[in-house]
Amino acid sequence: MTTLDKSPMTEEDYLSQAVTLSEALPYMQRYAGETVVIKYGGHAMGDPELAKLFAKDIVLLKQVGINPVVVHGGGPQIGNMLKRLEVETNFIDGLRVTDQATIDVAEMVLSGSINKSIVANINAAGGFAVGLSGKDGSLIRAKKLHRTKKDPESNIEKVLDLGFVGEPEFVTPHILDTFLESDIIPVVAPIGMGANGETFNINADTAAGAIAAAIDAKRLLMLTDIAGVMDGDKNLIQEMNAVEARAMIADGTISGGMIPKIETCLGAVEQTEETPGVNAAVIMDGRVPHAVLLEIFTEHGAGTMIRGLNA
Ligand SMILES: Nc1ncnc2c1ncn2[C@@H]1O[C@H](COP(=O)(O)OP(=O)(O)O)[C@@H](O)[C@H]1O
Ligand SMILES: CC(=O)N[C@@H](CCC(=O)OP(=O)(O)O)C(=O)O
Repeated sequence: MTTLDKSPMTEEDYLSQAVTLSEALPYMQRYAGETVVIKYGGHAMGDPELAKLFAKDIVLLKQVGINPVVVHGGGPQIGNMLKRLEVETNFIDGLRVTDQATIDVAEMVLSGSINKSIVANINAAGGFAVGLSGKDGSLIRAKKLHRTKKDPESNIEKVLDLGFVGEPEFVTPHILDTFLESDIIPVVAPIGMGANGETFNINADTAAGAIAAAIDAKRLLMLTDIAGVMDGDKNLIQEMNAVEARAMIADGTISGGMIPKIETCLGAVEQTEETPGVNAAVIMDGRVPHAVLLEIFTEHGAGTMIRGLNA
């Protein structure tokens, strides 16, 4: 899936390319001036060639007047670094239990190597990207995540201690607003800052959803390593609503890292008094070359869509 076809183009291929370009026009018009938040998952960024294509797509969006905001993950890369440092790591419901050693590594990997490699790829593709973490400009103010889980044996709700895992308390879009009015493409690492400057490890899906809601993004694209949400028979679900999603989490059809993804999408499309809600969130395969362009500019967008009331 990650190899690119380099066979010579036929006349038919050229024509079909021209048709595709021409068909992109209504989508360009629909999205002109709008903001799209793209969550770039750690699994989706594994292949360096695909990472370059992703960067090119982001530059293209900005070039045609759409405002991309990239929020990235890096779970597998944090895992690799922890392994090299011989620090054990565990997940509960898709969230990494984060002690002091783990938060130090998570911040280093997310705000450092990963953030800068995405920024470098975008800039090498002719864009003007600036890397930030949630600490910069107090972009993501966070607090310790409080999570409870029902013990299946006793049926008692137990408090889970995930250490320095944070949840966004509020997003300060000021710095993003400034960038979105310019040619700058923000690339955000999912590290949050507590009221006293503490560092929190935030699931990247959660961070992307909070940012999308705070800046009234038109779309939230969640790039991952699977075609979308699968049902119990491993068939792709093209569209789902909140009731269906909650039932699939409860019966275990949706598990692990897909749980925060779905919860994020549901939260992002929800309308509140403060925010009109993102129009639609899509969980899609980031390993498909040009996945972002296909989703935004063609009918061929794939994956699982969760719509808001305004979609
Ligand atoms: N019902 C489901 N449909 C699709 N994927 C699922 C489902 N339930 C669990 N998953 C798992 O969720 C994973 C995606 O989450 P995660 O690994 O955290 O991705 P990312 O690193 O992109 O955030 C999939 O690769 C799959 O193993
Ligand atoms: C709390 C928590 O789980 N944080 C994540 C942050 C990175 C992330 O979410 O990366 P992906 O999107 O690649 O999974 C972690 O430590 O792995």
